[in-house]
Amino acid sequence: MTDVSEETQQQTAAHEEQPPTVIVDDLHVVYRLRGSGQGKGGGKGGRAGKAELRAQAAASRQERQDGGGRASRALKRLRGQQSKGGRQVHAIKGVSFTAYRGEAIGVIGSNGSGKSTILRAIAGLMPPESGRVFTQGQPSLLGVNAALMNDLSGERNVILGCLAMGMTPDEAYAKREEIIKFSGINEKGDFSSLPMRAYSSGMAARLRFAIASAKNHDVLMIDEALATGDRKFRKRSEARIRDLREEAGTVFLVSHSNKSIKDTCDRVLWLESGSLVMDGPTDEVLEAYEEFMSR
Ligand SMILES: Nc1ncnc2c1ncn2[C@@H]1O[C@H](COP(=O)(O)OP(=O)(O)OP(=O)(O)O)[C@@H](O)[C@H]1O
Repeated sequence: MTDVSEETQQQTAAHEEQPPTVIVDDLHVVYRLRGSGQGKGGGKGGRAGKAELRAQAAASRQERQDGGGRASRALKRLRGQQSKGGRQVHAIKGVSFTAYRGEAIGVIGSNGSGKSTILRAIAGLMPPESGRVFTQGQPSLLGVNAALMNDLSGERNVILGCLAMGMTPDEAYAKREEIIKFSGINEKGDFSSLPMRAYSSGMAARLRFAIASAKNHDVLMIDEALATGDRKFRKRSEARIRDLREEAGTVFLVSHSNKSIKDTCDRVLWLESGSLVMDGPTDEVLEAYEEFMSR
């Protein structure tokens, strides 16, 4: 089903001179839901949900250490028990592609097509049902829901975020002003000293993007982070993505804004119902996608 045009092959050949950063090989991802989501332990925050999350986190950690093992087997057992009485969503169905250093790759598709799920799988947050994901270096996922601490000021969150990304305290303090300036949260007053709960969702998203993009990442995945910013911020962040791509590894951008994708990415993956419909140069894929959406 994947459409690989001649131009894509040429483009891929050019990128093949660069080392691969992400290889996704026949990936399948399945969500399992126990019961109807109502009643004791059945909801997202219920006991089964938490147990699965704990098992998934342990499996990801363990798999990094020993390429599979006890935690993975525990997760499989848990899934076996849950699948008896639960429902499943087969979110990613046999997706394969290779990303190379220096690429900025847009991920598009209609609602529920699997865009966020595939980024979560690349980040190691969703274990594959089958297939493999190989990554060079540490992938970082920046989502609109990424946790910042609501009770702390923006400034404190900047420091914590930098420390969490592996900077030393000196580096974090040195970067603080630049990050706040880039985010633009102080453009209308001294917001950086206010608790994050006083921020609009757009301001919080801008600060998250500013923190995450202050460091060079091997693989940076951005899920809709640009959608909430205003036009001026969107321009700044698109330029930042281009810099990150030049300086470091690979950038993935999930967005419903074809303009953001066009201005930022040179390659696009188009997913529908969990399958890869097309993988190719931005203009070509967007044209086909727009035609599909207008039907
Ligand atoms: N935690 C979850 N539990 C069960 N099913 C889920 C969960 N998260 C996503 N799904 C399902 O997996 C499929 C893919 O969802 P995903 O969020 O990856 O799509 P998306 O392309 O990012 O959607 P959108 O554009 O609406 O953000 C959908 O059918 C969705 O209902």
